[in-house]
Amino acid sequence: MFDRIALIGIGLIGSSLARVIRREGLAGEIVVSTRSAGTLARAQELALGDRYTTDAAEAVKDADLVIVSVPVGSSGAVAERIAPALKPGAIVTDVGSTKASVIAQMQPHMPPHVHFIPGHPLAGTEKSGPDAGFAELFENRWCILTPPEGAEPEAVERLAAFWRACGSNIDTMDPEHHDMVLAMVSHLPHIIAYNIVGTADDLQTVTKSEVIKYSASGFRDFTRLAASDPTMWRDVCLHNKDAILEMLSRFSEDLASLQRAIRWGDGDKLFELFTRTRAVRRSIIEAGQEVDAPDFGRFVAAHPEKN
Ligand SMILES: NC(=O)C1=CN([C@@H]2O[C@H](COP(=O)(O)OP(=O)(O)OC[C@H]3O[C@@H](n4cnc5c(N)ncnc54)[C@H](O)[C@@H]3O)[C@@H](O)[C@H]2O)C=CC1
Ligand SMILES: O=C(O)C(=O)Cc1ccc(O)cc1
Repeated sequence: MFDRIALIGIGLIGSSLARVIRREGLAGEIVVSTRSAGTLARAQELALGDRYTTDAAEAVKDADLVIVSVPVGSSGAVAERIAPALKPGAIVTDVGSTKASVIAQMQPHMPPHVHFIPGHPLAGTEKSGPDAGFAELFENRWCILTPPEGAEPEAVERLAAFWRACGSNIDTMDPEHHDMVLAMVSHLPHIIAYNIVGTADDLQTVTKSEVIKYSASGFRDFTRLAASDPTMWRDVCLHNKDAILEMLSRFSEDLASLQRAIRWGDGDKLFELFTRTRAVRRSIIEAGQEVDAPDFGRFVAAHPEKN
């Protein structure tokens, strides 16, 4: 599909891409680049690419497709570094969890002779680093593309075809809408998880060992999300600030209302809410979406070493 693909960043997402690109034969050559020499050496041990360099500009030379898979706060620095070395006609994309900020950081550096088409695969786990990836990560998952106005339709279609070959379904959206939707369905849940696990960790009346010993599955589900990469999630919070604050304020209002219902013994209100929310999960299942995180579903059997 592409003669040469350059992967900048080779963590969970970059290494999953490397694996599926190899499995599906989507590139003549895979060039792997990452900032730290240690991570690059590990990628080489795992044979994730054909060539390896810590110099991102070196990596993108002659690449037809460049995929930037670094924490969103680093995307501007990467764009600045690779810009002068990009081949005319190359497609440059990213996988960042926020889109408006990544575009604001990267777009100004993009030369007019490349196709810059940001993207976001809605697929991941709480793990990070090159060992955590797996080729099946993107199967049956959405990948949202946010092509800028004036993007060449052929280039967008080429990138969409690439993601389809990785197993994903494609949607396109404008970046602001993406950031609002993702603030609700991904960023808020992670923030709630970080908060609840932090609260449990701070408790004086219940000891840490009791939290660990008696953690029921409800709490455990939160600990999985709250084990996600701190750098990545710090950057998401800093780079989708407005949408996250909007969702957090709605969340806080609704939580206050729930708190009031509990305080005043308003069982009808509690029952009505819990009935409504139960239907949401049914709708997700009926829509054919997986409801369990990939680690807890079919990938547990296939990848016991990653759990
Ligand atoms: N982890 C997840 O579940 C998902 C993450 N994403 C997004 O994908 C991106 C990558 O996330 P992961 O692969 O999970 O992170 P990761 O922590 O596993 O890997 C990040 C990689 O970027 C490299 N890196 C960091 N700063 C760099 C720089 N300045 N220059 C070059 N390389 C640099 C690191 O060495 C590492 O190889 C993030 O933007 C994240 O928001 C998107 C979907 C899911
Ligand atoms: O591990 C989970 O449950 C996730 O939600 C993974 C995830 C994290 C960040 C994204 O931008 C997309 C997917």
